[in-house]
Amino acid sequence: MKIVDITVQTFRYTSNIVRDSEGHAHPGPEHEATQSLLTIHTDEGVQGYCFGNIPRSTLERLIKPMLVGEDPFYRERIWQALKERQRLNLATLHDKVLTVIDMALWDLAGRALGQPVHRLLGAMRDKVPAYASTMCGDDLEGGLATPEDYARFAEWCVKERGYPAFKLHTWQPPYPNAPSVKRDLEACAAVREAVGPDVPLMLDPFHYYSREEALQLAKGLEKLNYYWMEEPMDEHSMSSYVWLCENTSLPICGPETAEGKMFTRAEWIKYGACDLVRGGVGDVGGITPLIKIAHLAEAFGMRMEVHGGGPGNLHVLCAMGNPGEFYERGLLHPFIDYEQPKPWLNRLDDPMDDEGFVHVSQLPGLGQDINFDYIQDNLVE
Ligand SMILES: O=C([O-])C(=O)C[C@H](O)[C@@H](O)C(=O)[O-]
Repeated sequence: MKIVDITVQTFRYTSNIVRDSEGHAHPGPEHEATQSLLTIHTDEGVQGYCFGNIPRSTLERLIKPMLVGEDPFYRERIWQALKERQRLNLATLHDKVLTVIDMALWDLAGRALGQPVHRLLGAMRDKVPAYASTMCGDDLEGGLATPEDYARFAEWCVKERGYPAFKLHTWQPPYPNAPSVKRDLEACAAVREAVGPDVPLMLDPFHYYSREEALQLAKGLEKLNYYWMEEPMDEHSMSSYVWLCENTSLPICGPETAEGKMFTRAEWIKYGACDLVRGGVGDVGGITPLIKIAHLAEAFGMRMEVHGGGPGNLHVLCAMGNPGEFYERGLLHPFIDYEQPKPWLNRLDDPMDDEGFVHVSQLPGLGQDINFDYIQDNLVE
């Protein structure tokens, strides 16, 4: 089988999610937005799909010359070649681009063989417990504007919807009075009070606190019996994370957004900069590197907690021998109906049952049920 073409279709949809000036997502007025679908075409008529955009110039100048003519089953060879090309093309061939290509290749392999990706990887399980992961704090009345808002929402997520665990993303600039260690701890305490002593709770706060502020947070969370904290400081300072781990009994989960794929994760494990290693398909360049990190973590007897949702992360979670404990479901907000599939999908990628388990799709490839008619009807010229 040979790759003969790679195409990107961009289409319109109506969104009620907006981004603030720092890029964090919040509910907002309905507006037109776009999404893209990348398709890898083969000479045998099998195709692989992944949602995500690759600029046309990157596709034509870098990706197509490397991939057209290749056997799509040589995923490792393709991924290694793309990774090596990054050195002189960092601005255009970044890890998000590698992610889209790699996921489409896994989808293609699954579709060609009639198997879902977690079974190609070597399946371990078919469902994973989820945690409810909130959007960042805001100033919307009845939204996520106060510690009481977080408490009310956590109570609903755990007691009504059945989530076994809950993670707060607290306030970040440009919101007034953010960041604030004091207010973060008030929200964390209110959530603990609302859900009781036994529910695992996590915090993902402002990402640029100082060492002292991060330690203050960690000490507060120790008292509240929190399960882990993510990215409270700039992840480029690994030494700060080593220092934090040495000074708190609270489990520290990372690195999340730091560049460097499995290489960075290996260094963090070696130097004791994390207690739980972190990675997601979107952070590290796809399923191919994420499964390497899962195996790396397993070899060190450490859990890998997967960052973010979506089909790629869910398939990896279902194929890990030393399982990451939770699937991150979100980002959630009291004003957003997360149970509604995106208009370009016929069903949710991550349906959750009443016990809080997310079930992986058994359809071939990434297992997404794509509404191709919707995409065709809403194409952007
Ligand atoms: O762990 C997560 O879900 C995130 O990191 C989600 C977002 O990136 C959040 O941290 C943010 O908006 O800064």
